[in-house]
Amino acid sequence: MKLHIDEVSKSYQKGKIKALDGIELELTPGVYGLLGPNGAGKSTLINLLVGNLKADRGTISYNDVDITKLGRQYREVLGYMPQQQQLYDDFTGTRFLWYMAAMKGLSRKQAQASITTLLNVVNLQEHAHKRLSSYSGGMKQRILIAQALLNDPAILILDEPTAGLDPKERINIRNFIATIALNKIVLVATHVVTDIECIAKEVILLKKGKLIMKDEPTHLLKSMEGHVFEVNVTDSEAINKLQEKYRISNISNDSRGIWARVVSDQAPEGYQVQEARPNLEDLYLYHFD
Ligand SMILES: Nc1ncnc2c1ncn2[C@@H]1O[C@H](COP(=O)(O)OP(=O)(O)OP(=O)(O)O)[C@@H](O)[C@H]1O
Repeated sequence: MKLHIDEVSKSYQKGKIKALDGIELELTPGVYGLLGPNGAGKSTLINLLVGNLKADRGTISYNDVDITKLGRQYREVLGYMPQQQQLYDDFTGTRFLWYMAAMKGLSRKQAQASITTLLNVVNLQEHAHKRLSSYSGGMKQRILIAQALLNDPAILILDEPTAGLDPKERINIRNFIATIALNKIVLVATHVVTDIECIAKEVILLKKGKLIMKDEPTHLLKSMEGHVFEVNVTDSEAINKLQEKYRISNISNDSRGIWARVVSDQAPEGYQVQEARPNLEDLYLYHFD
């Protein structure tokens, strides 16, 4: 199973705004983290993948067939969770899933089976008959993931699945995504690097419409070795001075003193410095600050 994005470009406003420029990607089962700052082109890529937009150049193919030619057959293997949307607040969880199942053209029998299973999977069975207006942010995210899974899709696209969640709910959703991704292509667009750090097979970095990196997290982190330093500082004035010259990804104050985490090509001079083990947040800062 594979999804191939072949030299895809997309502009808006008659070519004035180039949102994606020659994107080349091949996706196979597993979780892919799609990272990039605002305006990088993530939503445009997602809209192309779910068929809401058409590419100006290039093709997207599923198992070697152009998705625009597959049409309905493609939609049948696709699950999409858009960014937190206006939910039907008066609907109960169950009614919402029945409604979405009907929109996707599932038979009554299929819908019944999927809805019962999914309410269990997303741990909402006890709340199934409550109105969506009474759901917490995490419950809303989970019911949105459930609707994306109704047709047991081979390709699952999740746009900011953990937006607005507290850390516990975020961990739950992250673990849940990891478990369902074993036999699916799962693309997770996010600003929250820690959401995908542990579960992504590969991380895709987009910047100003261009693909700047696509690799396994361990490889990406290796590429950052020698670029992250912990710098001992005495007070806030020293931090400000350091910040004028360097990108600081974190400041910690512990029994060893105050340490600023610096992302830089060279170790800051004139300080007590030790090399640190890079994480994806450092990588993000390195490329996008
Ligand atoms: N409908 C549109 N008309 C004109 N320009 C657009 C449109 N949609 C997006 N753009 C522009 O295309 C570029 C890419 O936008 P896109 O929304 O794909 O980025 P993004 O990475 O999803 O950003 P965000 O994280 O803010 O959602 C940006 O410069 C944006 O302003």
